[in-house]
Amino acid sequence: MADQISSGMGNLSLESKSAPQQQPATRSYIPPHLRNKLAAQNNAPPANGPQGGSVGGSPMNNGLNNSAWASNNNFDVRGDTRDVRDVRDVRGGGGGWGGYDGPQQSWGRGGGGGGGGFNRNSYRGPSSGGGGGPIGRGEGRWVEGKHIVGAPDPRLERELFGTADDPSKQHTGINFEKYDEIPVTPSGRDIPEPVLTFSNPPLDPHLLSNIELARYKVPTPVQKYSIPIVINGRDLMACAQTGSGKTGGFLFPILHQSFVQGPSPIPPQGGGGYRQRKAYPTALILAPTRELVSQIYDEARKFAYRSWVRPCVVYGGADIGSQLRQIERGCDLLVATPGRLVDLIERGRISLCNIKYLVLDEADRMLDMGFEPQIRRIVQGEDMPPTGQRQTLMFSATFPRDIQMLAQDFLNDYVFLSVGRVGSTSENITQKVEYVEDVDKRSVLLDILHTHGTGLTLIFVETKRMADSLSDFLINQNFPATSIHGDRTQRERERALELFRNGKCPILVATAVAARGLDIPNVTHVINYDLPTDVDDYVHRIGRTGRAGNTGIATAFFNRGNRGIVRELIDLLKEANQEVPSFLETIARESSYGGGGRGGRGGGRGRGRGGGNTDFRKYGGGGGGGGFGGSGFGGAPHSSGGGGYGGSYGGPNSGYGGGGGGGGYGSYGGGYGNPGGPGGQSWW
Ligand SMILES: Nc1ncnc2c1ncn2[C@@H]1O[C@H](COP(=O)(O)OP(=O)(O)OP(=O)(O)O)[C@@H](O)[C@H]1O
Repeated sequence: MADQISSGMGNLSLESKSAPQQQPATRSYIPPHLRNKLAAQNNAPPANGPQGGSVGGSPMNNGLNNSAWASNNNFDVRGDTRDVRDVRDVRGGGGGWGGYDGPQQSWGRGGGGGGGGFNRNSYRGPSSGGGGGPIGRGEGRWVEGKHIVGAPDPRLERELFGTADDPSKQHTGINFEKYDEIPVTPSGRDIPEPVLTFSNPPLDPHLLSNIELARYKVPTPVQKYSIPIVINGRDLMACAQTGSGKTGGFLFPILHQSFVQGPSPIPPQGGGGYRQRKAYPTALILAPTRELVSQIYDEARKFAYRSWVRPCVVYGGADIGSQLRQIERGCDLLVATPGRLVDLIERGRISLCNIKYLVLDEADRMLDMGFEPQIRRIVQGEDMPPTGQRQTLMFSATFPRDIQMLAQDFLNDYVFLSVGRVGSTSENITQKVEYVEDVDKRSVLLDILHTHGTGLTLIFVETKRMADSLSDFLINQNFPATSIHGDRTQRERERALELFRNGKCPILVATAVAARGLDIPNVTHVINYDLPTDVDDYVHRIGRTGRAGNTGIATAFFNRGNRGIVRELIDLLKEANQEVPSFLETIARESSYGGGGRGGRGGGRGRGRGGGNTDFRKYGGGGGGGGFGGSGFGGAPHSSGGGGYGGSYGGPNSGYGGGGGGGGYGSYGGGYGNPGGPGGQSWW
């Protein structure tokens, strides 16, 4: 039922690689006596219950009684008077949302009779309905071809947009203006001119007022281009650095178009009951993790504030009933993880026949071997309009060529946008690589943590087991740490993130589940305790710091076990004007004399950084380009070896010859964490 984020495929080499010096995992986040107390106070699972062992937090957190999640039980039911809903939708039936009135937040769609309390742990989804069904707070409507903007709601506004100095919201940093210096390379035919400001025209005035509430002054480079590209009806594949505003890059033009064009008619439904049983979103945004879809949803709520567009979010691991009730009340822009979406489609609760905009965020991840079958099913196997009749937008900081080739199936005559160099890192991040043998990692980490100043520290490890054992170790060393990984329950994951975000646990040990997309203010240090086997993963991980023009530090522990990525790491460091330690050059030379690399890319994905800043259509579709075919140990468990997917591509829209060849579509040597579809197991 839960979304499967990755499978166990290829895990063995990773598991064995990163475990050797560690003690067996003991999940001792909170002593049992305290856990039971907390459970009683906070309605949390008991210590010996199914998930009792890892409620999050640490003994040093004063028992978490004064922590963020402890206070989240102040739910109250708030009824709101609603006005009449848009004539076009029948979404009324479901009834009002139970309001939530937490310590600093207040919101919810109150229904006539009020429903259950707001469930904080479903990331702002309503927990139950009740009462009648006109529109809720902060919502507008579409009446007879006109967009009727809803009344302002100061409390909701504060909750969505924060205050000017709110530390829980990301603020732009000293280098924000420097984004403008990053070269943007668009390719494709008839590329619309970029916009330079947030202004009308072309943007809808109501969208502009929400952008102003978010305190965005000027569009980032990716937004400057994506806005006119999407408004002009084009498909888009956009590759832009981490933290450079890709979310706005797709939300702004989609919401603009929606505000201008209004909703699509809903097909007649059988039964015609009181409730609308099936949702017909017009925009679908797919992303790989629950945390990321929740974050995108929060952004969508901001920019859709007071409009007719109602965003919804669905993801696995959370109660499907409340998600169903949520979408029943209207769902215009749906943010979803693929697994849960498939589930809802199978239940007949969501139709994709009205989709005008399909977004794949972290598109390379969504199209890699793990998610691809689910994406194909959603995009090609259901009732979604085909390419040409919908717009498809893909965003990521990394776009390997093999994935670009695969993406052709989903795109129509698209513009490729490259902001900076494909897959490169931001110069806002100071990258350090230290040579640390596995046995020394813990003590080096302690040294770093003792000397590191303020701010939040995110530590990446390769396995769930390692995440637990390292966070336990840190807790025992009196560091306020917690962990996030795929084996923790949804509730635990959210709590861990919340504790991290609000600084109560300023150290978060994470697997790759937290590598992509998460936008957490004040992350000043990312430590790659275990380096990933794929350098693109490294790019995404370190991108959790140095966002929106802020600066940050990324430290990687490197030893010969990581030689599989040494060349690409060197390239990356050079591209971002970072210091390249001499031991990296030495190990790179060793490797070229036949050392091969443990965990290297066995099959050779043939992406290669050599081609650089590339729309693969321009340079040929083959792997080549300096792809780093692993020469040694580390054969992928399911690699199809070289040559499988390489070669030319002469897709329908291409007109660019494929070239090269050589790169295989074998999976990564060390086993990239691919989800195996429903039921699969992940190592992160
Ligand atoms: N035009 C803007 N002005 C000011 N801040 C902005 C602007 N656009 C985005 N931001 C802020 O920048 C931060 C990073 O944006 P976002 O999360 O969209 O980055 P991203 O490119 O998607 O990163 P990632 O690759 O990690 O997913 C967010 O906190 C967002 O609020």
